[in-house]
Amino acid sequence: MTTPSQAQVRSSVAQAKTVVVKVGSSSLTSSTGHLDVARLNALVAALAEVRRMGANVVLVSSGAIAAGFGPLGFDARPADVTTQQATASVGQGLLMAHYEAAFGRYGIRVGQILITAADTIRSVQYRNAQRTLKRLLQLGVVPIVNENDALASNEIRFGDNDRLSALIANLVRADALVLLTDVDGLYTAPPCEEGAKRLDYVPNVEKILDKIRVSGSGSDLGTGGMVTKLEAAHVAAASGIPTVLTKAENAGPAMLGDPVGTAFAPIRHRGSSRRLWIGYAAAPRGELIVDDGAAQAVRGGRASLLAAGVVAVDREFSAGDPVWICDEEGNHLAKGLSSFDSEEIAQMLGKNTSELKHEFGAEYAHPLVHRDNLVLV
Ligand SMILES: Nc1ncnc2c1ncn2[C@@H]1O[C@H](COP(=O)(O)OP(=O)(O)O)[C@@H](O)[C@H]1O
Ligand SMILES: N[C@@H](CCC(=O)OP(=O)(O)O)C(=O)O
Repeated sequence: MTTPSQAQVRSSVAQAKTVVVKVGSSSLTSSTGHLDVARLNALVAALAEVRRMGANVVLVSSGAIAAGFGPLGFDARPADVTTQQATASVGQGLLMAHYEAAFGRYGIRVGQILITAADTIRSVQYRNAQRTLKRLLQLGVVPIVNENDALASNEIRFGDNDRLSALIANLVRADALVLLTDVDGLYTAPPCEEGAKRLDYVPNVEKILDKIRVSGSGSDLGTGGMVTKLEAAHVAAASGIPTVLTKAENAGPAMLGDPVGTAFAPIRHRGSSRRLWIGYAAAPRGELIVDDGAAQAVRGGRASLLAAGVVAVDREFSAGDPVWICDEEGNHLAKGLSSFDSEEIAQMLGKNTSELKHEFGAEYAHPLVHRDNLVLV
């Protein structure tokens, strides 16, 4: 596709029919880390204006931990994951109460969606999330999405909401993604470093990844820092969605197409795909090691992985879990969702479809990973 100009990207953001806005903890909190309701109200005012102009808004909001630790009597945001999860469970309701009150002043209803990465890589849950979000938007509701911190297990937790927001943008086929944070855009190096300069336009996010330096969060409040924001801009660009990254105070101007923050152009055509979630959200729980023939077929991008080409299975996992597909040298070729438990696969290795049917029954005469559930890396 031809690379659009910055003006074209800004104007497509301004004309977006559906926009996903992500706000980070650092933009909703005071210097002590507590939820700052005045900042939340200011954001809602900007979002209500965009709704008034006719656009659908999906808000991906962090802030549950920030809202929860004060009422629980902690002096600061807890550092251990289990306490963070418990704190988020207390804070999420309080956060939503503030959003309900704030949006209510503009006559706008909100709906809460809590998502875990693990839930949404499987097709049934993926379609459910898609259907519910679509219906909420049809009903004029602003869906407010957060990671389901209380349930997300440690190793598969997003932790930050940046990548989640890009996947949601893909899921709802948004026309724009707006990432709101505590810096006014992407800099050539962490902004605390001397000489770091803001980029106002990134025509191809893939081409700048090795030219700029990014680090994790600059505060104790946010989680992913610029690393995960760039990943989010990348996922969005690859789904054909433009992104604007800016500070929360610029939410209004950013959505109106003003040249604030950093604009990222889409790099591929639009498309919504659950396979994107498998690529970005799935944390593999095991490995399937394949022979040269199967490796070639998988690399070709259109084949399912058959048991006949699999030489070994590593670690324990269940049917439906994400796994790595590796060649015999240990290189990762693809991620996919396994159709069988690791124990079953151990019996199926190297067998062709008719052998599987004959030995174990017709329900075993299927690929170990169907091509619809397989993503090259
Ligand atoms: N190259 C960079 N450009 C801009 N910000 C950067 C860069 N590298 C690291 N950062 C840091 O990323 C931080 C924003 O991420 P984070 O604290 O996780 O915020 P949020 O809570 O909004 O997700 C900034 O405050 C900044 O210190
Ligand atoms: N789900 C967590 C978000 C964690 C977090 O800080 O995310 P972010 O601000 O996006 O780096 C919460 O609501 O507190």
